[in-house]
Amino acid sequence: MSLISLKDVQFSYGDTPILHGVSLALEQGESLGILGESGSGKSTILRLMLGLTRPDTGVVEADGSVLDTRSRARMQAHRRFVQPVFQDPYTSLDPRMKVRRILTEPHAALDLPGDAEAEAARVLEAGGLPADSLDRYPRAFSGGQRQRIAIARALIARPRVLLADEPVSALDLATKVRVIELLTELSRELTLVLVSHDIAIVAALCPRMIVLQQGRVVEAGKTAAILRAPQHPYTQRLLASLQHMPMESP
Ligand SMILES: Nc1ncnc2c1ncn2[C@@H]1O[C@H](COP(=O)(O)OP(=O)(O)OP(=O)(O)O)[C@@H](O)[C@H]1O
Repeated sequence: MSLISLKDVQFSYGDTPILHGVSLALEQGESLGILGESGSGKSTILRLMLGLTRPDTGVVEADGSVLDTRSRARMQAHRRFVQPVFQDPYTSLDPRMKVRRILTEPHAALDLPGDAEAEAARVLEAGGLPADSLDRYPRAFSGGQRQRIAIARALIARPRVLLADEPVSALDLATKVRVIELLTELSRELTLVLVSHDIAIVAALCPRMIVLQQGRVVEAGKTAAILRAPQHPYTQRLLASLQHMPMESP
């Protein structure tokens, strides 16, 4: 049985169809990359997996059953099961909170067992950050360190699934590397879904990938095979355009 899956999901914003019969499934410990042009529906898939929104038809299944977003108890459990990491650590961390509060608040909010301070120290260490980070504000950290704090915050819940939406695209090359190393480490234990425009990062982190074109999965399979010999014309065009795009800021 899959750990998390979408089965034949249709989704619209108002009258605008966004996803058309999307199916995908992840087993425990697997990592899946999602590649597609801007607007193809990648973030919408993550929102559905988080239970922030519901399919029009089809289902999201998580931890062995259909995700009922109307059930408070189920959603509370789901927030422990799956955690997100967003693109921009400059906006995803509250600048008025010290790291201690950023890392201890989810503990109470998610009604987690154990000691909040000890858990904050645990995830800080997992994120490769010094213990004295707890007494500092986000502004005292580089972009890469902030993203590692955001990842540490996601780990407080001890989630089974981590959803990362362009987790390094807002970072410069120097700080990007350490975040990728951290995600690589985490992907050995966690199930990771990674949305990224950066083929190199998808290739490094995700043995399997899907390609999304205007809300349809047009290609799915082993990342190495798809990158070596993309079958769908859209994948061929997308890979050609991404390979010619400068990935780093000057
Ligand atoms: N809240 C919303 N209301 C209406 N339309 C939306 C909303 N959020 C997203 N959309 C539209 O849904 C489509 C898919 O958006 P989504 O963010 O899932 O794409 P994406 O592939 O993640 O794009 P990007 O790479 O630019 O983040 C886009 O056309 C977008 O404009």
